[in-house]
Amino acid sequence: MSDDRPAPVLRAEGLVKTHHGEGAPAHAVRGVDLCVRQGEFVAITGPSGAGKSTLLHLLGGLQRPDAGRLWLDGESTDTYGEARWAVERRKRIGIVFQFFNLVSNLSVADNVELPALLAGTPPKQARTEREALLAELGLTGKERSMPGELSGGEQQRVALARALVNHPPLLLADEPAGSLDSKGTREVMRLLSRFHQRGQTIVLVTHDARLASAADRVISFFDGRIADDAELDGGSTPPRRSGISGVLELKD
Ligand SMILES: Nc1ncnc2c1ncn2[C@@H]1O[C@H](COP(=O)(O)OP(=O)(O)OP(=O)(O)O)[C@@H](O)[C@H]1O
Repeated sequence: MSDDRPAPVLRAEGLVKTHHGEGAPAHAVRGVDLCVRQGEFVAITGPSGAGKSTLLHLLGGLQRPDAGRLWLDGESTDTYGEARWAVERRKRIGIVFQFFNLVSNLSVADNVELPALLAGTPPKQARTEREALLAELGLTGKERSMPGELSGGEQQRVALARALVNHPPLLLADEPAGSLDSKGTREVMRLLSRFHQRGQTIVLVTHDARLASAADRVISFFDGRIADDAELDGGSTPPRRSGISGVLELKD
């Protein structure tokens, strides 16, 4: 039977990750199978400690699984070491974090251009890409500012520009509004939705149901496992199948 669904950008099978810290081992991810197709906007939501961030780190190659396999654009990552992951991530995966992770002693312009230059983009083209993204994100005029001179919302928009400068097929976002006020949160939601509408594949980790409701598929993560996986109709109506009770309730 033919499959005319969009191609998988990301596929995971049997991912397992246990953290060994000071106390008892934390079984953060206990066996996850996941397929994210081109153009999907997937929110992974669930309570604190459920393992959402660990899962996102595994999907982005920032941590290695203890077991399981991961494919990017159909290509197995089994043989990737740190250096190869860094190269592949630069091309294929943009990542935004809760606390922005901008390079504090580089200007806004340099923060955004750096990944493009590292990926081998000619400087002139990197500048053009940077100018277009900063304009799109309402940051024209801030090029020479240092990250510490910007508001949290502005810093997150710079981080978004940096994540997208190489046109990665996949954008991973780990609590991107977690340190923003309600205005910044609305702005991040609006931007994620806009990029999604233009075809960007997005995987968003959030405990914020309002952010999750911008997605078209919501995965409820609980105790290291996928508890529910529901398509949303247009991103604004309730899921066809209910998730963990309360996860999708919208709060003011
Ligand atoms: N580097 C680490 N070392 C030891 N334990 C860790 C580490 N990272 C995460 N954990 C533990 O793994 C479990 C899952 O953590 P994780 O951050 O993935 O959950 P989460 O759902 O993202 O939580 P939150 O919403 O609070 O960020 C927790 O028990 C956490 O304490």
